[in-house]
Amino acid sequence: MSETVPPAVLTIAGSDPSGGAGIQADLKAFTAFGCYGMSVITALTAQNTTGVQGVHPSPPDFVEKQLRSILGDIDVHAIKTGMLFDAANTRVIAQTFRSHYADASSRPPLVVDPVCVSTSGHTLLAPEAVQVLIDELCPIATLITPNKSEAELLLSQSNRAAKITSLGDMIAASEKLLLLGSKAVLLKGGHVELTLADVEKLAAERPDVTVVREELLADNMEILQVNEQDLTTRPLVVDVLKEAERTTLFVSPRIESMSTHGTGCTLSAVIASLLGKGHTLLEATRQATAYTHVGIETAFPVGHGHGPLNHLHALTQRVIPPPTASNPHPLTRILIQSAAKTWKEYVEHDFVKQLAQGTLPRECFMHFIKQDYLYLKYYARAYGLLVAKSSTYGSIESATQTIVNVINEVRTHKAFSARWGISEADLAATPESPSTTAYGAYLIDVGLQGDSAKLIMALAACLLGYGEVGLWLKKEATKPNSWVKLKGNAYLQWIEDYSGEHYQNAVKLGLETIEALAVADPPNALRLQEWSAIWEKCTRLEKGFWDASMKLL
Ligand SMILES: Cc1ncc(COP(=O)(O)O)c(N)n1
Repeated sequence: MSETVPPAVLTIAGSDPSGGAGIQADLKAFTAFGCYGMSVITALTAQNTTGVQGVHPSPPDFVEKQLRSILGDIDVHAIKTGMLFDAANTRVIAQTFRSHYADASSRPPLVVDPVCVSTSGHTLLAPEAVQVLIDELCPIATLITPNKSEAELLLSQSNRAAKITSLGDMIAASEKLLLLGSKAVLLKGGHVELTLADVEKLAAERPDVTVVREELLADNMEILQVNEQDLTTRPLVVDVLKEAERTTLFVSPRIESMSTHGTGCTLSAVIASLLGKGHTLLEATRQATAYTHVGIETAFPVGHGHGPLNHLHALTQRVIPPPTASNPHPLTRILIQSAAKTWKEYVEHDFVKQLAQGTLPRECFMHFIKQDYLYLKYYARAYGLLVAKSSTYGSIESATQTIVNVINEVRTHKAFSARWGISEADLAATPESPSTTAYGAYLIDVGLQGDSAKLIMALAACLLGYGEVGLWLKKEATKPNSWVKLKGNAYLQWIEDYSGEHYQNAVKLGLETIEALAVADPPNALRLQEWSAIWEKCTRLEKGFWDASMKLL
C-alpha cells in the first residue's frame, strides 16, 4: 500500500449518540491516527455522560448485511469489535469473519474489546453472549482487551475463576486469558490500584517481564525537580500485554479524573489503527496507552456526568498544560517524553557510566574533550545567532551570558588537556570527527534558517543533558555502595563542573527560556511536533557524539 493511502479500519460496535464511547469514539481515534474509518453498528444506545437510558439492538441479519457490504467491497486493514450486545450478534460477526476470510492467513488483525458493562453500570453484553464471545470470537482474535471486571467475568465463565487485586494476579490472569485462544491479551489496569514499589517488586521476581515506563521518565529527571514526592508510592496504572513469548507492562501515572468515558473504546481503536498501519502489537500498545493517557489529561468538560476523554488532542491542541507546582516544566517534560528512548540512551550512555566509575579509558576521554572543544565553538556561534534573532534585552542578555558560560567551559577543557600534556594549539589542530561536524553544522543551520524557538530547541539537548548527567551522578554517588566512584577518579573535576552551581544555574536559565516559549506563544500541534523533531535529532546527535568517543575501544 502506498504511504499516502490511509489504511481502512473497521469498528463493529454500538452507537453512543453523546459521542464519547462506541462507534463515535472509534471513528475519532481512527481519524486521529490517519486511518480511513468504517463502522458496523450492532446497537443504537440512548446514552450520555450520566448513563445509558436505552438500547435498541440491530437485528443480527442486518449486522451481517452491513459487514458483508464492507468486506465485499473494501480491503480492510484491521477490525475492532466493541459492544456486541447479544449472543446472536456476537455469533454472526464471528461466523461472517471466518467465512469471508476462509484462508486464515488472509485475515486482517482483529482486536476484540469485550465490552460488558458501561462505566455507569449498564449491561452492554447479555450474559449468554459471554460464552459465544469466548467460544467463537476469542479464538480468531489477534488481541483481546479486557479490563479487570471483564477479565474476571471471562475467566469465571471459562472455569478459570480468578480475582484480580494485585499485579501478580493481573499477570496470572493474562496468562489464563491467553488460553482462550487469542494471539495476545491486553489486561487493562485502570481498576487495579498499584504503585512503583509493586512494579519494581514484580520486576525483581520476574526478570522475564519487560517494563515500559516512558510516561514516568520525565519524573525521574533530576533537572526537572519533580522527584521530591515519593515516587514509589504514587498511584499508577499498569496495563499488562501478554503475548505467547513475552509479557510487557505499560506503566503510567494514574490521573484522578471524571473524564474517562470511552477510554477502553479509544485504546482498542488506536491499537487497531496502528496494527492496520503495520506496527507491531508492542508498538501499537505503547502508542495507544500513551495516547489514551494524554486524552484523559487534556479532557475538556462535556455533560454533567462522566465526560469523555479528549479523542483528538494530537490533532487540535494547544497541548502544553500551564506550569504548576507539581509540573513546573511542562514543555521540557513533553520534549523528554517525545524522544524518551534516545534521551535515556544519551544521558545514561556507557561513556557516562565508565567516566563515573573512573574506568573510562583515557584515550576515549581525550577524544571527547578535543571534539567537545571543537563542538563548543559551533555551540557558542549558534548562541550568537540567537542573540541576532532576539528582540528583547532580556533574551539578548541570557544568550550572551550563555556564550560567556561556554567560553568558561572551554577553559576547563583546556585545563584538563594541559594536565595531560595537550596544548591549546594541539586542541585547535585536532581534525573534526564526522559526528562533531554533523552536530555543529546542524546547529548553525537551524540558527540560520529557523526562528529563535527552533534554535532554542536545538541548543537545549546539550545544555539540559549535561546538567542531567551531572546531577544524576552526584545523586548516585551519595548512595551507599554506589557504583559511582568519586574518590581517586581522574574525571572527578568533570563531574563536579557539570553538577556544580555554575553549570546548574545555566541549566535553570535554559529551562526558563524553554518554558517561556510555551507561555509567550503557545505552539499548535504542528509547531510542537517540529520542536520535538529538532529536540529528538539533537538528542540523537549527542548520543552519537559519545558513541564516537567509545568507538575507539
Ligand atoms: C456504545 C458503547 N460502547 C461502549 C461503551 C463502554 O464505554 P464506557 O465503559 O466508557 O462507558 C459504552 N458506554 N457505549
